[in-house]
Amino acid sequence: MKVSFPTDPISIQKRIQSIDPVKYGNSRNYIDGEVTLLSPYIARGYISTKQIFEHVSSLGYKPYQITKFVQELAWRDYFQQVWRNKGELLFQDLKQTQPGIRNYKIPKSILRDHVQTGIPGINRELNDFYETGYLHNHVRMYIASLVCNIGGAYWKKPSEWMYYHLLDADAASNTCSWQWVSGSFSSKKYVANQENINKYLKTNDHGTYLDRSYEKILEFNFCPKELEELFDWDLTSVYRETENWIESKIWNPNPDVHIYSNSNPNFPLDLDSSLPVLIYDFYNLDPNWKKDILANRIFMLRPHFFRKFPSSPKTMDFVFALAKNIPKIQFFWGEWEDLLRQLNSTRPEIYWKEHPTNKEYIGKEEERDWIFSEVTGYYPSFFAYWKKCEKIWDRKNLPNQPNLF
Ligand SMILES: Cc1cc2nc3c(=O)[nH]c(=O)nc-3n(C[C@H](O)[C@H](O)[C@H](O)COP(=O)(O)OP(=O)(O)OC[C@H]3O[C@@H](n4cnc5c(N)ncnc54)[C@H](O)[C@@H]3O)c2cc1C
Repeated sequence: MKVSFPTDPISIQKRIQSIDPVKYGNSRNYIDGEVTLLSPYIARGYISTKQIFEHVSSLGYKPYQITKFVQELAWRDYFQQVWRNKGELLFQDLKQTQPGIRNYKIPKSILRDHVQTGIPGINRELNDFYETGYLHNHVRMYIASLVCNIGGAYWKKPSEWMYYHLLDADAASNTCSWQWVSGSFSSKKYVANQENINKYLKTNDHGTYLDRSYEKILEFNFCPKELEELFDWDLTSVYRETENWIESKIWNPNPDVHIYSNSNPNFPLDLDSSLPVLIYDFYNLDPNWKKDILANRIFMLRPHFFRKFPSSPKTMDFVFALAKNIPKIQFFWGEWEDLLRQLNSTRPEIYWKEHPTNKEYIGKEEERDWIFSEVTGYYPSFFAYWKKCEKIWDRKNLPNQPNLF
């Protein structure tokens, strides 16, 4: 999919205004379907699922017409709740050991400049992925299924590979989805055959190793030669790419692109000690957050976070450009203690939004937006979670807007 992700507020607003939740319901599985392309903004906390939900709710549709769309937004909130409740356990098999593991690497044939999976439609989408940083949901499922369920890889390293390249990188949606496809967070593995791929990717490929019935595919006990050669995806090496990107900005004196760091003492953060400090990060770039108050606005780029979750230079460029929409934001490369050192003896009020990745902060934690904030806790399946959400949605709609039904 050749798509682009502008970072100026007007283009993002236009993208929200153009959501067609009804067409979405009928077409989202097709490569040219009416998907919103909003995930990079949602994942970065620039807009929330709640804002999108409120927008589509105001369009005058009957709830049943927009249920599919609202459900997909709720999938995102559901995965966030799984992470919030499971914590570090998110990164282990959630329900049961992934069945049929044959390796702990990734196939070389999905790597940039080596794309050759044997499935032409998937090759096309992978090549576009390296250009755009985005994959259609169905393609993500096809790739995960190919890598884990046909190629026999354990889900962990391939999920890290995909996360690294995604503009919408989100460890909750990503990890849960890879586990869902590979059978460690679902009751069975997800597989697609060539007929299904041709239908949704609008290709016409035949004679591939997936060109057979589901029964035959599930009986697969060999690895197609295209998926045989393996590559050891290593977080330490890919983190160096993220770090190089950061370093180039630390030593760039141009204030428009500069990132502050204790390693470059010539450029201390420009802090007003009489004002509170608002912390932004990879998952919270909300330009409307406390926008009417005067504050020091600091985007924390923490080394330990990026060592665990490295992102590609393309994603980092996107995040940086998006964050620039927050007036007077300053970028800081360092850990929490490094920030405290910059604050010296002044102890301003410090605010941030709740997220599983920022538990070390001390100050005033604020809640994130949720569509159904009443539904919290771990639910073993999306549908158990959705049932609760639906009840609340009905209750919200019925008394006030009976004519909607
Ligand atoms: C293997 C795999 C890995 C994934 N990794 C990520 C990831 O790192 N980050 C990420 O944001 N999403 C991830 N997803 C979920 C989904 O693919 C993307 O959110 C969706 O494709 C984004 O495109 P869109 O904005 O056009 O979505 P639309 O279809 O227009 O949906 C609107 C919004 O609803 C949410 N949403 C839709 N479908 C899903 C879904 N299946 N799961 C969770 N939320 C959903 C997203 O926030 C999305 O922006 C992954 C899915 C799979 C199968």
